[in-house]
Amino acid sequence: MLQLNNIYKTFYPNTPDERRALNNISQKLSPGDFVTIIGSNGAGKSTLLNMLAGTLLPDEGNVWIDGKDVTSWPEEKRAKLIGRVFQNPLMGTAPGMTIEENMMISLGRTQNRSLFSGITKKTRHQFREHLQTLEIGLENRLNSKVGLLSGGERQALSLLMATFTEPKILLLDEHTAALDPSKQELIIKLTKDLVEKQQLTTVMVTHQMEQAIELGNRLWMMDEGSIIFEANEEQKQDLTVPDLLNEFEKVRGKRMTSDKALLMK
Ligand SMILES: Nc1ncnc2c1ncn2[C@@H]1O[C@H](COP(=O)(O)OP(=O)(O)OP(=O)(O)O)[C@@H](O)[C@H]1O
Repeated sequence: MLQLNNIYKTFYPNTPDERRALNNISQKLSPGDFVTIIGSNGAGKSTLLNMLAGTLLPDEGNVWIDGKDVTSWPEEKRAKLIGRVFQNPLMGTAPGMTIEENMMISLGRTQNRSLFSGITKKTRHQFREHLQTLEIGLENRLNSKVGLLSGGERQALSLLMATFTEPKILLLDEHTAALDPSKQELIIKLTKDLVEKQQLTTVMVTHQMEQAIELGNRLWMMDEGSIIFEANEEQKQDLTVPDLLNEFEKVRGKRMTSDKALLMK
């Protein structure tokens, strides 16, 4: 479903500010795989997600999604294949538009429909059904402006909008980090439900090691642009946070430096 072949990305090459963000990444995900990514500060996690989304193009290497070489496809062209939820709940939705209009935009991205073509009764019914699965009452607020929703509600909507169009790959970019613990729990539960129901191939960056161990069937640990440790489903079963910290120290000969991970444990 997803294949990365020898991906390299360097920012400001051949200058004093040169930063090698991705250093020969090769990986494969099968349909339905759910990988969580952890790592130190500046390890290249966001760069990797941006590379998958097409926000950044690699210097070398290629990206395959669903049997297509998408390496040179810009973000707009990949939108049909990819759903993405960002850390900031404000980023996935348009605050001045209603829930219904926001969902229509998501649909338009993948099915060449636009707001201007109007919302049919059938589409509205489908939106309601999708919203109902979140179990937070948004199905009764189709005409509410999204700017009025709480952070948790807005992130739940972003998650739904990223998935109800059935993308090939779901990218989760620290999507619970800006929420308080009870809302984090809600979003994690919804993530599990939606991913499982649709058997979505998912790539999730998180700074919470416990979350990285609990969710998904694979785990990658990054440092300085490389994947320095990985665990498959079986290996993940017994993995603990101290194991991950030890692995890092074993490979790198130093402790992992992640301000966010330390703050969140
Ligand atoms: N747009 C950019 N321009 C220049 N350098 C960049 C850019 N984006 C990332 N970098 C650099 O590339 C490296 C990898 O950064 P990236 O943001 O991918 O790391 P990260 O693992 O997401 O880090 P963190 O956990 O601290 O958010 C870092 O050295 C960073 O400073």
